[in-house]
Amino acid sequence: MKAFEAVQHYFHKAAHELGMESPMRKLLITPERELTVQIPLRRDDGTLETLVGYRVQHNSARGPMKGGLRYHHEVDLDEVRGLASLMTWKTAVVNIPYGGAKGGVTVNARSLSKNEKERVTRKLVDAIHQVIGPDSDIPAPDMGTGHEEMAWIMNQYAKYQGFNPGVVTGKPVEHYGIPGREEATGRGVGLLTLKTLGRLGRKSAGATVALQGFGNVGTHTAKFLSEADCKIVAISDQTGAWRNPKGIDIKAALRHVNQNNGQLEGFEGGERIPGDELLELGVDVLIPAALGGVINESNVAQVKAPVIIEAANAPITPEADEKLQERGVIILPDILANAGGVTVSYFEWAQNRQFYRWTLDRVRGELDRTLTHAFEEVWDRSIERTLGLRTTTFMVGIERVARAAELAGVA
Ligand SMILES: NC(=O)c1ccc[n+]([C@@H]2O[C@H](COP(=O)([O-])OP(=O)(O)OC[C@H]3O[C@@H](n4cnc5c(N)ncnc54)[C@H](O)[C@@H]3O)[C@@H](O)[C@H]2O)c1
Repeated sequence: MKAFEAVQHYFHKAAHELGMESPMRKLLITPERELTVQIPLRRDDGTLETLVGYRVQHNSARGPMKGGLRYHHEVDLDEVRGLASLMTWKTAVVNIPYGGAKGGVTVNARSLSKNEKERVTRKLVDAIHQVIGPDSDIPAPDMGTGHEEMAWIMNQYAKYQGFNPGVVTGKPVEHYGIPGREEATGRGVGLLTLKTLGRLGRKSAGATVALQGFGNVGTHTAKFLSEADCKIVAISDQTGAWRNPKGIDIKAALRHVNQNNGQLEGFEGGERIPGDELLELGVDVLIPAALGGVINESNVAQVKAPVIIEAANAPITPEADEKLQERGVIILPDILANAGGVTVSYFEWAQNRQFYRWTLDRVRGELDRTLTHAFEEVWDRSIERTLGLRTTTFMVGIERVARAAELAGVA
């Protein structure tokens, strides 16, 4: 199944449980606007390349549309469409006043120098500045982009529409950003892992965890869980995977990546294992925090963890999800598990609009409160309706978007 088809699959399952009729389903699943743009890139060596960029605005019933901007060689319109619709349900699940969008440029981010990245980003804004804005569509970082790109977007947008830092989130903290944005997704994943274990009556102290991906989300998840006394027995990134049954020293792993260009290569705190094996370890909790589709029909039979927390977007294919559900595996879905990032993006946007500075304590406190509330609502409803967590989470999101569309007279 392709990305958008997979989200539709989950959408229809939840819409069925809600008893939603097909005209309303059609309205909610159809993106409001899709833009494909040409991005001419003059490489540092003087050669000309033409890239393609996308912005999909999926739904604005609940407010300005919100979603990241991905620079990756596999980006295509279908993937962006799927991720945009996930944002609609994600913002609704945590009940922040946004709709959903997503953007991307098909390019290998690692092949771009800093100057080339800046030129690509400014050209993209030249092409989409009329449809983004603090009241319409607010981009943010995703794979291949970070706070530098967000600062360039703010600056380029100002040339057309005037100064307005709320046009984009994930900016540098000292340049209209917010403390705690960088850690937010990983902190949320860690917090909701503890809540899940708590609801299952399992102790978090000493619980064994395998974590795939050691970038922004993976490192902050690892930090949070190791501080909560979980035992992280395996970690990985694109350079390899490491296992230590006694527990990986996370502080040492963080020091290693900080001194090694963000990579685990050369880490000596565990035995090196094949990357695929990490997903198949007999641990209490498995956390995929890297790529989509890593648990699929080819390896689902070997996955042993009774609890999976989806830190990455769409790490489990619908076919594998079906098999895991049959086996009673507890899966906390991406649109809840990794919603910490967009929640703190919302705080950043609110801060920008007030020209007021939030403290880290306030950001953490409000993040924890927002995610806890969403988690408790989903969990209680899932028990009440004896439905899986993913279907229940989609139901909560879909219901809110449908209600907003009705109240606004869209439907
Ligand atoms: N950053 C956020 O705020 C945020 C929010 C919501 C969802 N997500 C999702 O979380 C996931 C990770 O995002 P990120 O921001 O941490 O990205 P990142 O680029 O900072 O880190 C990605 C990590 O995955 C690793 N990786 C790549 N290929 C791998 C492989 N084959 N095996 C193991 N590891 C591999 C990379 O080496 C890196 O450590 C993505 O799916 C992203 O869409 C991120």
